[in-house]
Amino acid sequence: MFNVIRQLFSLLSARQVRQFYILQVLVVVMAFTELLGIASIAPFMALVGDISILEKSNVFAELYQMSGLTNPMDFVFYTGLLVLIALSISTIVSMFTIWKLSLYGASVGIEIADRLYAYYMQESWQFHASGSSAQLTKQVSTEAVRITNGIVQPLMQMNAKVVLAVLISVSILIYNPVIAIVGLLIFALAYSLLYKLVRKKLVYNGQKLSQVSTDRFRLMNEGFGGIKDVLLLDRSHDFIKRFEESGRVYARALGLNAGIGQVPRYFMELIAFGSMIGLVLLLIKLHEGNLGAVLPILAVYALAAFKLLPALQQIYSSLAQMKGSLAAFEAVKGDLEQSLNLEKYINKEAMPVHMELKEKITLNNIKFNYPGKSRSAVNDVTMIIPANSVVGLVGSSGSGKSTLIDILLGLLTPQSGHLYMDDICITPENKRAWQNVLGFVPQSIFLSEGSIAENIAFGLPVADIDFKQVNKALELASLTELVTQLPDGINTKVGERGVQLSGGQRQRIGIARALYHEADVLVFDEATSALDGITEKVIMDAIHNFSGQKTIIMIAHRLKTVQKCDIIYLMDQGKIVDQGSYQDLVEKNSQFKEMAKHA
Ligand SMILES: Nc1ncnc2c1ncn2[C@@H]1O[C@H](COP(=O)(O)OP(=O)(O)OP(=O)(O)O)[C@@H](O)[C@H]1O
Repeated sequence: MFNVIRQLFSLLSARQVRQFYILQVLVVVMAFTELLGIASIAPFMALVGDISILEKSNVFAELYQMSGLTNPMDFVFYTGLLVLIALSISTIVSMFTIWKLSLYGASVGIEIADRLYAYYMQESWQFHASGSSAQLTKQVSTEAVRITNGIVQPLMQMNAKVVLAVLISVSILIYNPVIAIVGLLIFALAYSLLYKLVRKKLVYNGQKLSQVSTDRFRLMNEGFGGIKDVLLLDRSHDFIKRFEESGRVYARALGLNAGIGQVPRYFMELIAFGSMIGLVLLLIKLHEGNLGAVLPILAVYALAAFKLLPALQQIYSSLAQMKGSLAAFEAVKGDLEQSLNLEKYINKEAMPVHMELKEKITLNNIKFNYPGKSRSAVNDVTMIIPANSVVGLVGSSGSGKSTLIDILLGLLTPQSGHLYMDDICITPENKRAWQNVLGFVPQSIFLSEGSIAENIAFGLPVADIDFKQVNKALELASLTELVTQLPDGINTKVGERGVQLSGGQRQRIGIARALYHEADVLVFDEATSALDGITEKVIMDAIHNFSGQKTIIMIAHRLKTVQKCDIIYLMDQGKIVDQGSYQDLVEKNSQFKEMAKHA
């Protein structure tokens, strides 16, 4: 397990590691002050037990002489006050240290979550297309919290208690080696036996927690995301049943691990009380019933046990918690390692470079294979898109149109071939600048819960939205009329995923979003295929309003959509098999002619 903790620390930032060491110093100081607090009680009890010691020759008598006090009771009073001050200092130091440890633990957890989120948010399109968003949500929300609450916090608390336990043990060892060794052996053996017994179960439950929470996130994502189908197909009870089943497994694993960590405390307390009673009887027998002599010794042991026992319990329960949360760290370890390269990535991306399309976009001998697929989705494609032209991309389903467009958008990197803007080759270094030239309208627009303006300036905080630009984009996307009819205009909320808008309105919001940044190149991926004829016409008119001013590339199933295009490329099995105007292709290409018949 300590290997895993070492790995976790190697993934923390330099600042966090520095803070950790500073806190460890504080932890040692805390242990010393706690011990000082306990130790100061013994002489006080000795004094209270037998005040006549002030008349004998010892340290107390010397201090009493030096104090200049005449009444022994005054001396007892001031000694008591000093003990109280020592205890108060110890309490304040402990409170401050635990406070700092909690804050540190929480900040580490949040930084892990932030780093994972940043890493996932900057991963490639291919990474997201082949993964599961439920899994990523779980990693960021659940596993990062489990690492904080189950590894970082317990580790910090445990270290504090280890130092305290060692100091108390050493002190009792000096005070009375026999009793110390017997006492320590009883508790150390009992706890380590117990830990040995339960650790496999803890790891097993920890893994179950990771696994089941992925299922629960998936069920939430699928259930809420596909609620329309769920309701219509009457599948809600299936979802609820699966959610409840996974909940039962989750609750049992969580409860068992918490129980394994906490329950032994009571048994250990019983052992402690038993040992204490045995000790009292032994001491009284040894001192022949002289309570004055027994009391101070007993007070030391009682206080030591009062501090030592919770410390041992904390060490044990921290170990149990950490063992039960290892799976959470295992689940995100790889991603955290990858996220260490993030800063380099961000800096490179932050460089603002402006590009302007003048002549043409060229796709040159592009080849792309999806991982694990033997057939190329795009196979040696060369294609030229003149600036300010309207280009259509058609072909049967699965012919590679979307893949080719994703390459053009810089979302996928081809295995061979290059993409050029004029004579500039698009590379990872200038990809961001190239993407600034592009506006993309997908088949289904993702709308957030925010207002129309927020959806058009997608992802920007409200304070950074350029409302003049929003209004311009709305006008170009033929949305001004609709927006003026809405109660709050561009500030009207559209509801989650835009449920309060029609399909055509959503598509036009998508177009306005693509236009907000004044992109020179607009790419439409089946952007009108889900719309009725009239709505499609309105949108196509809006699109064609830009012809001659912007470069427009559109993927379409329905040939009617691409009728007005300057050039149409026909794709089949990953290749461009023909090109020309609509009329050209109807005349020369039988496949196209067939498609046109069903347009
Ligand atoms: N994320 C992916 N992982 C693996 N294979 C994929 C992925 N996306 C697409 N493919 C495969 O690549 C090929 C081309 O798919 P693509 O989506 O580019 O075709 P398309 O012409 O756009 O189809 P459609 O018109 O149906 O959208 C298909 O065989 C498809 O199964």
